[in-house]
Amino acid sequence: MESNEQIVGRGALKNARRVVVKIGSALLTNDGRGLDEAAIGGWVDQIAALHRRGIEVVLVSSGAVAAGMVRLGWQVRPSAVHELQAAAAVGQNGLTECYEGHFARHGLLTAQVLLTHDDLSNRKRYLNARSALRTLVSLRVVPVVNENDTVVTDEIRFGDNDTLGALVANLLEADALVILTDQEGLFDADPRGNPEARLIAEGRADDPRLAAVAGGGGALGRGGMATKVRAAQLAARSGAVTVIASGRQPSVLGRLVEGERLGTLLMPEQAPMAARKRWLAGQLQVRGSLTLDAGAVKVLKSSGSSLLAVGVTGVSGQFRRGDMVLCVDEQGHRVAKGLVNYGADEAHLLVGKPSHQIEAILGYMESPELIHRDNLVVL
Ligand SMILES: Nc1ncnc2c1ncn2[C@@H]1O[C@H](COP(=O)(O)OP(=O)(O)O)[C@@H](O)[C@H]1O
Ligand SMILES: N[C@@H](CCC(=O)OP(=O)(O)O)C(=O)O
Repeated sequence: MESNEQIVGRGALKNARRVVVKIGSALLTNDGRGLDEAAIGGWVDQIAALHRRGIEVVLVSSGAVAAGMVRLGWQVRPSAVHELQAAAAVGQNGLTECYEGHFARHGLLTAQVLLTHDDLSNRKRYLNARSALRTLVSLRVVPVVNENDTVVTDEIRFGDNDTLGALVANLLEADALVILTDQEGLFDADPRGNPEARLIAEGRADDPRLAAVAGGGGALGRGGMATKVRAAQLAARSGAVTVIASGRQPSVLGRLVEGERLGTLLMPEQAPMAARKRWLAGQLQVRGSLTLDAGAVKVLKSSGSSLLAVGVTGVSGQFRRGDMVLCVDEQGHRVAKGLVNYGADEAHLLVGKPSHQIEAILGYMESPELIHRDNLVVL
């Protein structure tokens, strides 16, 4: 049997069912000469191979600004926000076109998903983004995510795509975040100025010594290793392992999911589910409560099921979709808490109703369950 340490470590990659792959500007942009289309074709082949193994992949790709600069004939990356926005708008087209063409060779559809900080910090938009991405992956489409650079300003942007990659990994409860860059991984000093620097093969995402050795980015990338280490810490919050590896290693993605010791592996402190549940359990603010019948209490406790409206007998409080609510039994004892998929008004209408009636009652259906089991923690 695998030990807990192995499951959380390279074993987590071997067992991964859902992976977020981030490809950075430093790799994509062919030393500043626009998109490296041949290299992109190679990564697409690798992602398609993961897909054939049944692994769901969400791609976070940088490169819009760099591609736009080339199309516009600009030699130097602009610093004015409106020029960056314009370059991103032009370049994002090229990026989408390039991925679409390469994935089509494998009979795979892609979807362009442009997100802003607001989309992920606002609960409602967060849940909407999550439903859309979940639906896309369940349709076997490869979402290609980037920051919506055209509408963000400096104060509200992620800036680097490492952070965005980690938040997407959180959003989808991915098993792993793979950050492909122009270095073999995280070294104990920036290899640009330290030829003696050694690769760190493994570490804990929250180890403060890692942040201390992680420096800034090169001319093309935005965040360097500093944002990659921080991204690993963020990804660990939902239990994902992070690997920082070179996109130039042949078959890097396939080799990683085979468990090969490549790049730097940054592990969460806990096994994936435990960390996620810990995060949920740590959320203090509860906006309302749902009263469950005895049958619902039993399935929640014994089989870790999702909560369906049919097992709910009462609703109290003024909560909105995405808020944390408490689940109590008919005697008022605390049973569980979780993030609810419907607001209080809708939940009142759904009390005791089977999921197949949700659409008829509300006119739409966000999700068949009131609280998805991934967002539920039994107390
Ligand atoms: N400790 C370190 N180990 C490896 N690379 C580092 C380290 N500190 C800083 N770097 C720099 O980080 C760069 C990668 O980050 P970045 O340029 O932002 O790329 P990307 O666009 O792929 O995100 C490397 O080229 C490297 O020079
Ligand atoms: N959103 C930007 C990418 C930001 C960026 O370069 O990030 P990173 O790849 O982390 O260095 C773009 O598409 O140009």
